Amino acid sequence: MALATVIDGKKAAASVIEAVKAAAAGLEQEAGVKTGLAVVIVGDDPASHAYVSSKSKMAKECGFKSVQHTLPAETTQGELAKLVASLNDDPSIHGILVQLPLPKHLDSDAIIQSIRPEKDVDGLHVVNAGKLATGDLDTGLISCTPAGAMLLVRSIHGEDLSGLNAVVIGRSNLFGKPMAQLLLNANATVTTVHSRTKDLASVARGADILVAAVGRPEMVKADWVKPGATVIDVGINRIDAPERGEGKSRLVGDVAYGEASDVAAAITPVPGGVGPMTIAMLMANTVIAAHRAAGQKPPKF
Ligand SMILES: Nc1nc2c(c(=O)[nH]1)N[C@@H](CN(C=O)c1ccc(C(=O)N[C@@H](CCC(=O)O)C(=O)O)cc1)CN2
Repeated sequence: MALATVIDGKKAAASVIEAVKAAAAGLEQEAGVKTGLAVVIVGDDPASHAYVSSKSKMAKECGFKSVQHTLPAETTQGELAKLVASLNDDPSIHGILVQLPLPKHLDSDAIIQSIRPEKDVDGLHVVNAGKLATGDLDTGLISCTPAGAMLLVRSIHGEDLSGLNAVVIGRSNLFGKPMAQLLLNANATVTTVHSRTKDLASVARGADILVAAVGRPEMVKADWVKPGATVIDVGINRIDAPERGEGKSRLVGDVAYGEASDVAAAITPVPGGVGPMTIAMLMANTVIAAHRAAGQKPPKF
């Protein structure tokens, strides 16, 4: 019997969006500044196109100026760099997001690092990564998925994680590293584990807060979870689901949700957990960037 509280990411994301709408309207009323987000996509990947349309649509719903640049797969590094440079110089654009992954012939890192840090609403620029690493949460922009996952952690444990052990499975620049730093900034005792860690399961079992971001469907089993732990599942894996009919698939996380929710006290589902927070935190970062550009105190999320 499942005992765990299901952490509802859709509900949490909706309340972030309400706060973003209010902040954007306030900025427009008080400073005459309309928040602007530019989203750039290169190539034909269907999942990326779906994410980008959701981002552009959500930006409009938040009352932003929303601009989408859709470039063909053959776009050159120079053409993409030129577009980013023009967006950097456009005062009506406060946030620039380049959807990842880019086609293989493009150097993603060079493109990300060419975005002005104050417009890097994905929080991936080294300046923003460095600010997070040094605990400067007030002037940088934090990567959206870890920021969203952290908000879900806070909904269970509050602001101060003193005395709690957190284990992050995964060490990517996009998620694992910033997530570990956010947990550390909130006073958790943090361990990062990865594919080269000896006996992952036993380290995971020590976690009061277990965060899984490995990209391996249902790798984290019930016996990896400490009874009463909070489990945050960042994985989004599409697997075959022949039980739903021929050629059908379904989404699962990195955690074996059914069995883990018999042991955990709180757990995020997939879909409907961390995923929806990514887009909500992108809107939050954009309205924060717009406030800073206008010399106004940004909202806190
Ligand atoms: N520039 C970026 N590129 C990518 C990022 C990113 O944060 N910045 N993250 C991912 C994709 N992504 C947003 O871009 C994203 C992924 C998943 C979701 C989401 O809401 N997932 C749902 C399930 C959706 C489905 O049914 O397929 C969920 O988990 O409930 C939102 C955004 C890679 N690229």
